[in-house]
Amino acid sequence: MAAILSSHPPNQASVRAAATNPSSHPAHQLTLSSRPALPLRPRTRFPCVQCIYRPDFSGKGAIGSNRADWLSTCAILSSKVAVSKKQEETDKPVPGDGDSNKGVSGDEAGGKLSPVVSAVNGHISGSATLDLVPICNLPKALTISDLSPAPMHGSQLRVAYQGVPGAYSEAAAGRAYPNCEAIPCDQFEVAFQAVELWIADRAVLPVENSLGGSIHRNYDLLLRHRLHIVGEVQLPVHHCLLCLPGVRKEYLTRVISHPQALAQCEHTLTNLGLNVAREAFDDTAAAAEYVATNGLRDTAAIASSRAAELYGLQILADGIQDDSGNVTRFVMLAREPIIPRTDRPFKTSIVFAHDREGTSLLFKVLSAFAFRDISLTKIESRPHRNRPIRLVDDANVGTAKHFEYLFYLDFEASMAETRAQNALAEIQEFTSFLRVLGSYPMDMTPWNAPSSPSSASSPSPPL
Ligand SMILES: O=C(O)C(=O)C[C@]1(C(=O)O)C=C[C@@H](O)C=C1
Repeated sequence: MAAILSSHPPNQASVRAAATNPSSHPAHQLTLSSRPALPLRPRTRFPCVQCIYRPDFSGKGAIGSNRADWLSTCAILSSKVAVSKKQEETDKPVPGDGDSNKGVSGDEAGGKLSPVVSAVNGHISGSATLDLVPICNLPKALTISDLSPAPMHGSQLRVAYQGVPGAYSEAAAGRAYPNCEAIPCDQFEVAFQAVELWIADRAVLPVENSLGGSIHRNYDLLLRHRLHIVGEVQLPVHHCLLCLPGVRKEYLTRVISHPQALAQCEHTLTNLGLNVAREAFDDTAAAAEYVATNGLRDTAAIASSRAAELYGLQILADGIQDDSGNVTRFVMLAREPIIPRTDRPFKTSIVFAHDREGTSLLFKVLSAFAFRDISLTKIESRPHRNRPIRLVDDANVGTAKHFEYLFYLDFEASMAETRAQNALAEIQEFTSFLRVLGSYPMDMTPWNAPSSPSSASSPSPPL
């Protein structure tokens, strides 16, 4: 019989400490390894007023006793600094994110480029007087060292996603939960933790793309964390090539974006004659933000048209994905599972492993489903991190080293159906570990559905 493998929750004590007192929590306490394979260029933040939330600070003149007060104070401070900056053009800007001990860091808040960022990594920058869209009022991404709760907006559902505003994940969050408050997170792991720590109610994270394949990191995190899949969203991904206003294709020496987006547009870029350097970024919108905030006239970003709007970029080429059937599948995650039903198409996601030699595990598992006429929609294998190699000794021929895997499988049936329950009961007999990640309504939205968060309809009732 299968045993339920124990999960490895993150160090919640240290994360909680960061949540209650972010200013005292050094970012190096938790190190994460969710970076894509390509080297990531450090992001330069748009010059912006920084307020540090200090829940323990209640002295006279304190900013406020909760994060809502704190954020509105930020907005007021931000506008004051913008006004006073216009009057004091001679003030020297302070680059970077600011000192955590200060309530406000001196930067340009009005959206004009600082001379300090006029040359970045040897790339040509725009004029310091470029009239870019001010992006200070966009929500700042949660980080592992600042998992402090966002303000509550009445009954609005808070949905964590990885990336910054304008990312496809934000659109997926809006599609899954219309009218939600989308909470940007700088890493997938942070989105998981935001839900676990009740900072967010749900997370919406990509698991696979029709052209680029699986997002392996999220498969690993699904197992490491204890959240449940409560729904899915299949988002058509329509990429644009974005650059500063006035920039022409011939000026470009590099294209930056999320590695998945770069992969999804590879042939089109080549066909456009853009055999220039490619560089990986945390997410598509962050790449657009980077071009805008640094005034880079030799760099284009692959991102959404919404990112173009948010960061004041022009669309140089539209629909540059290599295939129009470019769809990313996101899963909706919650602390509690939903009750599976049978009155609409459901999908169930499981993960399993086995530890016995010589058993044709996969054949048996697939047969258990085929025998009951249950369709499989996805199978993925990941290294078994707890026991990556199994040694099989044979005195005559030596030692065979078998790699061990965890298998993730999606099938088209609800756990409320007897055939699904029987299939899993059978599978339990020859697996050493089996976990149901979730049983949830399938996204049945037609292909050409709108993909912008504002106009999109929900694939299923919010769960
Ligand atoms: O970078 C973004 O905008 C994302 O939302 C991430 C992501 C991904 O992880 O695959 C999502 C959809 C696109 O396929 C490209 C990138």
